[in-house]
Amino acid sequence: MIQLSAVAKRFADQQVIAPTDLTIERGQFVSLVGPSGCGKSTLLRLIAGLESVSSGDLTIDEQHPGKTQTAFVFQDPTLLPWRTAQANIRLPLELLGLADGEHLAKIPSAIQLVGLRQEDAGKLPRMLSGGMRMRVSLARALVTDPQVLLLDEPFAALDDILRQQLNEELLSIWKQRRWTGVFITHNVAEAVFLSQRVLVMSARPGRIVADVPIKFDAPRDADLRASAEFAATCGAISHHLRTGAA
Ligand SMILES: Nc1ncnc2c1ncn2[C@@H]1O[C@H](COP(=O)(O)OP(=O)(O)OP(=O)(O)O)[C@@H](O)[C@H]1O
Repeated sequence: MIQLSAVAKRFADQQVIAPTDLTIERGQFVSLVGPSGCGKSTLLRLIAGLESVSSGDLTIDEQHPGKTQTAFVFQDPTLLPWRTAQANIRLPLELLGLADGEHLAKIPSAIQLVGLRQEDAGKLPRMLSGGMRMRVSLARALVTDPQVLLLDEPFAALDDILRQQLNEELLSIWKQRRWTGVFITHNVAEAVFLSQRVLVMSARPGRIVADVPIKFDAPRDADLRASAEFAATCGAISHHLRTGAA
């Protein structure tokens, strides 16, 4: 469980996040939407333990961030260009000192989980398409079996059809692995499709102005995206975004 109690963040004299209370249950998939510069990435970096809170208290399973196995996926796949896809996926295990037989055996299942073909796993990043590079980035995050997966606009640079396909695959991976997910996006439909909850942030200093439960049952597929209920939910969140950004 990720718990924020009156968490605030400032950089020098700039208040970026206003005091915020938030609880994300273990295994829940939550999306964060809000105007540009409102502090979404900063909030994710606080949860990852990459930045420290200015005031308030933030814990993951009652421990300080950084103690929990957390993985990050960015919009830029940030792969090492001289390593093959498979060697990139292996990297976090090496960094954690877990490059032993038991842990290395997780690499093929991570590759399969994200839909990469074994022959592509042997290629260098420059030989892969943008979508395949993002799959490698996801596999690299998943190979450590994270309890918390933080995703910062991972699909923003991809075309719409590929983005929808990766949304469906990400949801299927989440159903299998059930990490706690926090996903940043500017795309309301993507947030609604993926999440059990959408949090809407206000303009800076960011605070949560709406917490919208998303109750669509499985399967979440193309039919759901075309439904009136889906459109109505997206409309309600867009309304919160417009009024919260004002
Ligand atoms: N390390 C830092 N030092 C100083 N200011 C920072 C730092 N990191 C972020 N900021 C500032 O905090 C504010 C919020 O940035 P953040 O990246 O969290 O916003 P965001 O909501 O993710 O934006 P976007 O949607 O455009 O990606 C911005 O004004 C940014 O310049």
